[in-house]
Amino acid sequence: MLDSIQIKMQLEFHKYQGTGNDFVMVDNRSEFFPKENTQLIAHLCDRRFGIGGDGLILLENDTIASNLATATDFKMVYYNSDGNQSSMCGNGGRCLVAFAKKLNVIENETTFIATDGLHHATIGDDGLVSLQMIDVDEVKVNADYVFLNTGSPHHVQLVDDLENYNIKENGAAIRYGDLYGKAGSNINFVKQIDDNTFSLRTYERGVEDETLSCGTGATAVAIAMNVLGKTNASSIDLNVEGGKLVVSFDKKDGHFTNVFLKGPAEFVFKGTIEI
Ligand SMILES: N[C@H](CCC[C@H](N)C(=O)O)C(=O)O
Repeated sequence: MLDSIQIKMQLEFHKYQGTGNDFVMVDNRSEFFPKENTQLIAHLCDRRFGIGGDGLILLENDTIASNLATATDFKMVYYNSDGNQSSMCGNGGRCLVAFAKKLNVIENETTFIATDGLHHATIGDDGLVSLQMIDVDEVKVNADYVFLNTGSPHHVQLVDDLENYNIKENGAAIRYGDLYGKAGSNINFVKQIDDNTFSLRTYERGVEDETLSCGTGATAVAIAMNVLGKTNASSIDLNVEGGKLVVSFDKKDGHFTNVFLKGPAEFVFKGTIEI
């Protein structure tokens, strides 16, 4: 009886980070990657046994509309470090734009498709990547927190002593608590710095820990703080543990459009790993 034959292959990957939110990037335009292998994706994101990352992102062709003029430059497929495919990743989207440029798929402007729809993005002369996020039409304001979806679900809560706040313990308690059921949510803790500046720390669903930055989280915090009247600015600076992001938007009758998330998206290293 033949034992099962393990066919190994060399996977080429690029490592990127956007304000400390880091990702394993794979050019999967040939569709070779075993996307259903949750265990492999979690292994690749493991910081000791694998490459390490908060998530893994596949760059694919936008084949759905490939025979139509509306085909976009590429498709984004996002996985959290737990190996499960998930909702939109703002920092990951920005890093994917930088990766697409390195692959000569785009120049300095692009439109791509992701799980939450179309995204336009530009790479500035300063190298910063500005990514358009989805419009936000519903912001749920509760007594001591705000909930909204900016491509991923976000709970936003002001705290006094952000520096010493136990993000993992307090974040996990809300994420796994009764409020968000099986789906859960990302949990953001916020402190106001000045009229248009906030600091935030995020417990990320699917990473199940604090990350150094969360792009959809920063976007959620900026909109939530405007809704709460903490700022009237429509361009807001967000200090995250891994750097600084800027979120801008238009607001009319409680609807947020032209929402942009801007910040660095940097290549760290490339390599191959046997899978
Ligand atoms: N962990 C998030 C997705 C990634 C969000 C974050 N990395 C970002 O930059 O937006 C979720 O499962 O909802």
